[in-house]
Amino acid sequence: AALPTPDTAALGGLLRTALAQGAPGAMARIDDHRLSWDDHATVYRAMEGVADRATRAVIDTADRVRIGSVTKTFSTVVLLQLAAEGRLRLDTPVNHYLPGLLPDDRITVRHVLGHRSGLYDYTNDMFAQTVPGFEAVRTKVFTYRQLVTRSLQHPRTNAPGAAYAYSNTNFVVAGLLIEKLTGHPVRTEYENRIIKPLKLQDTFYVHPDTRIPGRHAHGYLTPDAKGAALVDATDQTVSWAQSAGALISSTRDLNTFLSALLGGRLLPAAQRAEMERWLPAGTGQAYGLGLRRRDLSCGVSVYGHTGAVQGFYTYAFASKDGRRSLTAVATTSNNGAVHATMLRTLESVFCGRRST
Ligand SMILES: CC1(C)S[C@@H]2[C@H](NC(=O)CCCC[C@H](NC(=O)C[NH3+])C(=O)[O-])C(=O)N2[C@H]1C(=O)[O-]
Repeated sequence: AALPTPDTAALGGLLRTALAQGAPGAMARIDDHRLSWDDHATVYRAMEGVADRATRAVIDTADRVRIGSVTKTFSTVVLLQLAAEGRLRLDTPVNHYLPGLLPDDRITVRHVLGHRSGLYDYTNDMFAQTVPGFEAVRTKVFTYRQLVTRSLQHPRTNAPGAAYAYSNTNFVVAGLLIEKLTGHPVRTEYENRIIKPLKLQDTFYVHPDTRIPGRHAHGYLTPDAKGAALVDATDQTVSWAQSAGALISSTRDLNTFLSALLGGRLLPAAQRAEMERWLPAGTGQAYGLGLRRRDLSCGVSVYGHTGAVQGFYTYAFASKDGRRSLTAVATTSNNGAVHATMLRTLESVFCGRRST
């Protein structure tokens, strides 16, 4: 059944609410291939506020931003392509490919990509205090193994496969797997398997460089102390995340990426089916492999990923067939009110004007 028409008035109102709640800028782009793939997408763009608080330059949906954990979906596509090529098996233990990395031979690739490994999330300690934690790592360069070592200093949260427990550590292990299986840095694999084929002109993996290339929005970290000044967090290595969260992209590119993924143009059917083997991940949510499903109030489910990296909240979701995609971004983070408001953009775009 065709999706309801997006409620663009409600969408604009939500972006303005996000500004009132402390985001310097907020934007959203909808790409709607309503009829078929060969028709040109109907594109809707909404933007409120500034890209740069110092210059007051207005934000634009063309501005590049840090996308945080939406990176996890890119890393998963690379690994599932390797699985389709017979170079990786999802139910094989990680230690088969990376001998001695993990303390439990039962942890499989599937456990890692579905956040069911039980590996502790080292960012819990790293960012317990938001601004000091960020300032301590913003120019640091970590190796993947240094990050895994931080995780292994804590007990695991669950036995392998026993529960869903989101952990960045899982997608640091994913980066190690990509580099071991291909002999290339993850940047090369993102570029050759996704960025170049889809012509994503705003998508970059520049780690360990600290700058966002070209035209971009600034991101502002909200401190823990109420009323404290926002911190411009735009320039950082994101080395604390790498294959778990260091990609840079744009609303246009993420819509292109999700439409291609859900439209079946990035993975063979067998691997897409693996990616969409859903397990519960909270109320109205499920997680597959590197992919979130959110079940909306109107009965529509949407598929994609959220991202929270210092200064940027990203919400990138599409309809099941990929024909309608939305990427929404707010240029702050550590702000629960803004996060809750931005999540509501999914309702306005995929549920449309509410009958009630
Ligand atoms: C599960 C999430 C929300 S957290 C995870 C990952 N981002 C991080 O792990 C960084 C979290 C700390 C960032 C910081 N917060 C603090 O320092 C709090 N003390 C802020 O808000 O900028 C990402 O991205 N994922 C989101 C996802 O997948 O949606």
